[in-house]
Amino acid sequence: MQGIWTTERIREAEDGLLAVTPDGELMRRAAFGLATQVAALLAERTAAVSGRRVVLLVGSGNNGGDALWAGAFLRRRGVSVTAVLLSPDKAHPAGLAALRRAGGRSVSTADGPQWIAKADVVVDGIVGISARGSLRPAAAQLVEQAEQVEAPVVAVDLPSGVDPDTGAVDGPHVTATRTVTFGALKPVHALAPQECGEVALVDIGLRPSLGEPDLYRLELADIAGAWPVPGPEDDKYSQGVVGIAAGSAAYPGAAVLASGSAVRATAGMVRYAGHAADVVRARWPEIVATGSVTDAGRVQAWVVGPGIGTGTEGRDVLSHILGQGVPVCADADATTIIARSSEVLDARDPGTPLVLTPHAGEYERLMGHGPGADRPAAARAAAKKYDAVVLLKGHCTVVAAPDGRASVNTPRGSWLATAGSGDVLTGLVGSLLAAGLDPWLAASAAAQVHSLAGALAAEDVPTSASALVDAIPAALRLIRATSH
Ligand SMILES: NC(=O)C1=CN([C@@H]2O[C@H](COP(=O)(O)OP(=O)(O)OC[C@H]3O[C@@H](n4cnc5c(N)ncnc54)[C@H](O)[C@@H]3O)[C@@H](O)[C@H]2O)[C@H](O)CC1
Ligand SMILES: [K+]
Repeated sequence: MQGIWTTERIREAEDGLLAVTPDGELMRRAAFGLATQVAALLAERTAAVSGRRVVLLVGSGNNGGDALWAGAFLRRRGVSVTAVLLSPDKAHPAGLAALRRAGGRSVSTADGPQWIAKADVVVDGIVGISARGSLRPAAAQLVEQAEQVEAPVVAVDLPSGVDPDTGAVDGPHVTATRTVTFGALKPVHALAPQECGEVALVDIGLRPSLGEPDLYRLELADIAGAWPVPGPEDDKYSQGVVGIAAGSAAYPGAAVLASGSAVRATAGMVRYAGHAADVVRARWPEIVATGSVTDAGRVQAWVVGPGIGTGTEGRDVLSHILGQGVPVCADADATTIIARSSEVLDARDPGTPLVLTPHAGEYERLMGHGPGADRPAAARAAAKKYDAVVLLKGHCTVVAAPDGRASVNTPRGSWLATAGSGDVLTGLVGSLLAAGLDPWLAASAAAQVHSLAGALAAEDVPTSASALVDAIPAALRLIRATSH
C-alpha cells in the first residue's frame, strides 16, 4: 500500500532531517530530481534537451528555491532557462545565485508572458506545501498565462492553487502534465489526480523520519493479495456466501446488478432474498434466490439496500439483516433508513462490521451536512459517528474505518457516473466481506476493482452498469497479472 502524509507531518519530518543535513543539501537533492524529470519531459516532447527553453515560475519560498536550483542543473545540460520571479526581492537567494552562475536569466512578472509563450516546458515553482488559501492575484495571473500556452507544466512538489491536504481547488490553479514531489506523497497527489497529472516521487531520504502514513492508497498488487482465490480444499460455501437483499418487484434492476456483481466477483455462492427473485434467478441461474430474507439460508455477509424502499418493509428487512451477526454492507435505501432512524442500528450486535457506502447526498442525510472539501476527514467523522467503515463515493472515493485508517482510491476517469454503478460496487464489497476480509480492506479493494472495471468497460466511451458487471473478470485478471 502506498503511504500518504499530510503537509504538517511532512514539514515535521523535513525539519528533523534538515537539522542533520548540510545546509541546502535537501533542496539540491529535490531540485536534481526535478531537473531530471523536466529533462525527460523535454526529450519526450521535443526529442531534445539541449537548446530547449524552460521557464520557471518562481514564488518566494523553498518551492521556488527547488525550481531555481533545478534551472541551474538544467543549464548544465544546455537548456535555456528563464526564471519569472513573482517577488524578485524574496526569491530564494541561493537558488537564484546558482541559476545566474549557471547562465540562467531572471525576469519580472511584467516580462513573464513573452517568455512563457516561447517555453517548451513551464515549471510551476510558485507555492508548495506552505500554500494558504487561493492563489494571490499576481500568482493567479502567472498561472493563467501558463495555462494558455501549449507547453506542458511540471509542478514542483504539487500544483499551485490546489489545496495540498485536501486536493480542493478554489480559483485559478495549475493543471500539471507531471508533478515532481519530494520525500513522500501528500494528500493532493491522491485526491486531485487531474490537477497533478503523472506524479513522480523523488527520494530525499525523508521516509525514515515519517512514521505511520495518514492515508493509504491500495496498489493493484495489494488487491491481488487480498482477493479470495479458491484452493483445492475449497467448496462453494468455504469461500464465503454473500446474501443480497435488494430490489423489488417494481425495481428488480438493482437486485440483478448487485447479485451479478457478487457472482462475477468471487466463486463462492451468492444468495438473493427479495421480491425480484424470479428476475434474478432468470438472469443469474447460479444464484439461490428466495422471496424473503427470513427464508434465506446462512450467509457470511449481507448486502442490503439498493431498491428495497425506505418504508416499513425496507426497514424490517434492514433490521432483520443487522441482527444476523454477520458483516453488512448497507447502501442506497438502507443508508436513508439509517439516516432517518439510526435506532435501527440497535439490532446490530456490537462488533458486527458495518460498511456504509454513501454518495455526497446520502452523506448529508447521515451527518446533517455535506462532506465538504476535506473528504478523508468527512469519511472519518461518519465512520466514528456510526462505528462503521464509510466508503464516501466521489471522483476520488475515500474509505475510512472507525479506528481512523483511511484509503484513497485511484480514479480512472468518470465512467462510473452511470445508473446502477453503486449497486455493482456494493455487490463487490459484500463478496469480500463474505470472504472474511477486514471490512476497511474489503471496501478499499472493492472501490479499486470497481474503478478498474469501469475503465475497462468504458474504453473511453460511455458505458453501463451491466457492462461494468461483465468487466469485473477482466479487472481481476489485470490485478492478478500484477502479482505474478
Ligand atoms: N524543507 C526543505 O528544505 C525542503 C523543502 N522543499 C520545498 O519547499 C516547499 C515548501 O517551502 P516553503 O518555503 O515552506 O513554502 P512554499 O514555497 O510552499 O510557499 C510559501 C511561499 O508562498 C507564498 N504563498 C503561500 N500561499 C500562497 C498563495 N495562496 N498564493 C500565492 N503565494 C502564496 C508564501 O507567502 C510564501 O512566501 C515544498 O513544497 C518543496 O517544494 C523540498 O521538498 C526540498 C526539501
Ligand atoms: K508548485
